[in-house]
Amino acid sequence: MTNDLAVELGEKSYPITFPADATVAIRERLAATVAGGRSSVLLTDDGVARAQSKFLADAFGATPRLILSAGERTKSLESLGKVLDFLAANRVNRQGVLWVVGGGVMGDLGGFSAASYLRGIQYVQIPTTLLAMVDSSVGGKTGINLTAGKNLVGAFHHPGAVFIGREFLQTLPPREFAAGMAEIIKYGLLGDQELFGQLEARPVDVRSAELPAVIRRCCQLKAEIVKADEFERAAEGGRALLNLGHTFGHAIEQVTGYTTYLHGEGVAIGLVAAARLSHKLGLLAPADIERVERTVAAHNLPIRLRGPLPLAELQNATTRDKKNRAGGVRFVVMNSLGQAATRSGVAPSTVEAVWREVGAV
Ligand SMILES: NC(=O)c1ccc[n+]([C@@H]2O[C@H](COP(=O)([O-])OP(=O)(O)OC[C@H]3O[C@@H](n4cnc5c(N)ncnc54)[C@H](O)[C@@H]3O)[C@@H](O)[C@H]2O)c1
Ligand SMILES: O=C(O)C(=O)C[C@@H](O)[C@H](O)[C@H](O)COP(=O)(O)O
Ligand SMILES: [Zn+2]
Repeated sequence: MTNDLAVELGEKSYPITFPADATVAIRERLAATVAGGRSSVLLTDDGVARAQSKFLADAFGATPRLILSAGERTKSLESLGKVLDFLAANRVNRQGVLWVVGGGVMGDLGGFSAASYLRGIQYVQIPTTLLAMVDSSVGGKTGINLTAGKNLVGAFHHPGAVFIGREFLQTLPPREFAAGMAEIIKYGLLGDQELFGQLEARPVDVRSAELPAVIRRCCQLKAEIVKADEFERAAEGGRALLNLGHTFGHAIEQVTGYTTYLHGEGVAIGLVAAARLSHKLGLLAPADIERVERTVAAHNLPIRLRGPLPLAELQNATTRDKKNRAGGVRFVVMNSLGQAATRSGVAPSTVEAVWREVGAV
C-alpha cells in the first residue's frame, strides 16, 4: 500500500502499515504466520479486551491470550514474569510470534518480553491508543519501570511489523486521546515547525479530517530519527530529541507513583517546562512559552502540576535519566519552536526555577 512507511534498519527493517480494515489485515498476517508453522500468542490488557472484544474475537479467534491489568503499574518486573511464564506455558519457540495489542504499556512490556524470552522472538505491534500509534509502537524501545525510576530496564528490540488501525480510536477515552496529543505536539516542537503551526492554529481531535495525516507524519518523523540513531548514541541531538519534555515528565510520573499523571500528561507539562528552560537559556522568547502553553492547553492537557510536588524529589528523579552523561543531567531544549537540541551543563538552580514555575515546592 502506497501509504505505508518503513523503519529502515537493514535486516531489522519493518513496515508500518495503515490498513483500511485492521481486522482483515491482521487476520491475514496471522493466518500466514500459522500456515508457516509458527505459533502465535496474544498479549493485551483488560481495558482493551473490554473495549475491543469484537476486534480481538474476529482477528485472533482462539489464539491463546494473556490479559493483564491496564495501567502504567503493569509495566513491572512482576508482569514481565507473567508474560515470560505465559510464553513458556504455550511452548512458544524461537519461530513463535507475540502479538501485542494495546497502548504503550502493553507495547513496552510485550516488546521487552519478546526481547528476553529465548533471547529474542518476534513480536508485532498493534497500537490501540493514539500515543502508541504515533510513538511507542515504532522504534523498538521496550522496557519496564523500577521503583527507582521510569523505563530503567529494557532493550532495543524492533517489532516485525506495526499495524495502525485508526478505528481503534473510536473507543479510546478522551483523556487517553489527549495524552497521545502531547507526543504529537512534541514532534512538532522538536522537528516540524509546520506541524506545530497546524496544531497551534487548529487543535486536532478524534474527528479531525487531518488526524490520519498527522499520525502518519509522526510515524515518519520517528522512523527517520530512529534510522539515523537507532541506539540513541549520537554525541548530540539524534534520537535523544524524541525525549523532549521527558526529563521533566518522567520525574513527575515517578514522584507520583505512576498513578496520578498519564505519561502524555507528564510529557505535556514537560514540554512547557522545556520551553521555560529554553527561555532561561536565552533560546526562546516569552511569547514562545505562551504559544507552547496555549497549544498544549488547547488539546486538553495540563500545563502545570495539578498540585504541589516536592522539588527535591523531582530534581532527584532527573538524575536517573538515561540521557545523562558523566557531566550531569542532559536536557532537550528548543532553539526555536520546531527545532530541538540536547544541552548539558545546565545549572541546577536554573532547573529548580523551572520546576517552581510549573508548580513544584
Ligand atoms: N517505547 C516507546 O518509544 C514509548 C514512547 C512513548 C510512550 N511510551 C510508554 O507508553 C506508555 C503509555 O502508553 P499509553 O498512553 O498508550 O497508555 P496505556 O498503554 O496505559 O493505555 C492507556 C489506557 O487506554 C486503554 N485503551 C487502550 N486502547 C484502547 C482503546 N482502543 N479503547 C479503549 N481503551 C483503550 C488501556 O486499557 C489503558 O487503560 C508509558 O509507559 C510510556 O512510557 C513508550
Ligand atoms: O523512542 C524514543 O527514543 C523516545 O524517547 C520516545 C519517548 O516518547 C518514550 O516515552 C520513551 O519510552 C522514552 O524513553 P527513555 O529512554 O527516556 O526511557
Ligand atoms: Zn514518551
